[in-house]
Amino acid sequence: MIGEDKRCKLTTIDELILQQQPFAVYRTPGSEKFRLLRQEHGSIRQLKDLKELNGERGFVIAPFRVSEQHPIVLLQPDEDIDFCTFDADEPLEAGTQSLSDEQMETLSTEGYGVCFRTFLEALQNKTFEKLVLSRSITEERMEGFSPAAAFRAACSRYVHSYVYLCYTPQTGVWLGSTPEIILSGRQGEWNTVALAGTQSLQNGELPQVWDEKNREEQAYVTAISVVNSIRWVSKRTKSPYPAYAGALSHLKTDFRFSLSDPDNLGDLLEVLHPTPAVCGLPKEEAYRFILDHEGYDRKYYSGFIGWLDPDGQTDLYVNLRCMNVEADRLVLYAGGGLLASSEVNDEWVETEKKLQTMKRLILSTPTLS
Ligand SMILES: C=C(O[C@@H]1C=C(C(=O)O)C=C[C@H]1O)C(=O)O
Repeated sequence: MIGEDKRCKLTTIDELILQQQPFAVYRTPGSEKFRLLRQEHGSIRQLKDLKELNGERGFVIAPFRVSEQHPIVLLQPDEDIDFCTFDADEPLEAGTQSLSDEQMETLSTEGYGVCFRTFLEALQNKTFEKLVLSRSITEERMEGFSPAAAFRAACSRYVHSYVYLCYTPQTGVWLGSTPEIILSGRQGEWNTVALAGTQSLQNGELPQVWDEKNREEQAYVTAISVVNSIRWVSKRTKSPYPAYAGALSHLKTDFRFSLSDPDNLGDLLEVLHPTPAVCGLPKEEAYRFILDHEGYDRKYYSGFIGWLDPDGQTDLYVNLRCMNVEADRLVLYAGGGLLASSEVNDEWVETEKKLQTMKRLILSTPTLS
């Protein structure tokens, strides 16, 4: 049995991946504990429609766009353990590299530039108010790279984010550290957020001054989209404030609301996903435009992940600042919201900064010896 003393061995988690045993491990923002879920019996459920999540309980991994290759996956655990810490005696080798800002690519690639211009034209001719353009990069998986050690490093580095690591045969291995709630709460009290606008922290502190573009982006996602999405519920809103996301900050608006029927969370998720923070406005048209013009498959990036429980606590997050851990490579994802006034290199650098969230873990995470 894993961790009866509430200490989890990193090697145990890596071993689950090696043996292709489905699991999810996650830590909610600010929590000391993390939770390991395993499904040892029965096949992992695959769903085609978010509505099928109505009344269901389990760890959900939902893609940006559902397809045969990328279904909604529901892990229904037969083992569920809360851990307080990792095993302190774990043998670790010190990481050899750490990352500095100078290692960031500051000039966009041609491929990104081409997509950017297509997106910008659609914004400037007013087909859209906002569009999110994203990209992926591939890094070599270094020998000895331990997903579990990277998860542990993410938990200690990114205390304000939701950190997770999961494996299912349908999704492969994903690791992420995301600042964006799509839906959390229990019974009467629910919560979602509008997140848009990005700046680096200033000497580790939240920036208090936000330029016009960032404020405009936040105003769009708050005023137009989320409020309309949850129109059938009573709500309370907290006005935009800067929130931590690793070495970055975003402007955030909280929405708190009550729900008459928590058995219909799938219906609500269908309305909330994709959030304007990962898609655009108007939403349906922006979603189609992204699928047609972004030029790659986002897979589970900018979908959502987390624990769904209509009778208990639900914690679902937009899958941002994440990577797909493959046998010999790591695929990292990031995007950013474009407006008609956006500049290509500024947007590129913003995605570079977001990519650093995972890159830092790759380059500085100790490997298991
Ligand atoms: C799309 C991403 O992030 C989203 C986009 C943001 C923006 O455009 O300012 C800010 C936070 C996130 O809601 C990402 O991290 O990939």
